[in-house]
Amino acid sequence: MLFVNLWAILKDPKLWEDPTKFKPERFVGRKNEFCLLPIGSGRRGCPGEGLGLRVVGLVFGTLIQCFQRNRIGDEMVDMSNGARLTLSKVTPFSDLMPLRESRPFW
Ligand code: HEM
Repeated sequence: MLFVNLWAILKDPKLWEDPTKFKPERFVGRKNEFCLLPIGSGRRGCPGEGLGLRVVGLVFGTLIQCFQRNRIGDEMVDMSNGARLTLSKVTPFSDLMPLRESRPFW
């Protein structure tokens, strides 16, 4: 089995300008190059690419359009990365949520 260290590739200053800065526009027009690889590549690349990328845009657009977003408190949300095989937050969003008074409907 082959694991590609995408985290290191995406933070490589030889490939990306200011690799740790949040600059979503850096991805505009770049699709499935070997320095990006969001959906894999080659014969085992993601067959759901077309559907997946359309749905991501649709879901984010709908969320932004339909919901008002506020931070829970005055503090910035801790976005630091944990060290696991897959990328995870050190502090999960669920730890930041106030406990619900009643059970959710599900
Ligand atoms: C934005 C959404 C998606 C992302 C980021 C994503 C990402 C990936 C990645 C990284 C791989 C591994 C590719 C590799 O090993 O080179 C993969 C494989 C796969 N994806 Fe997706 N995927 C997405 C959506 C979908 C959807 C919507 C479907 C099906 C409807 C799908 C079905 C699959 C399948 C079946 C594989 C395994 C392909 C194989 O091993 O031959 N994916 N995907």
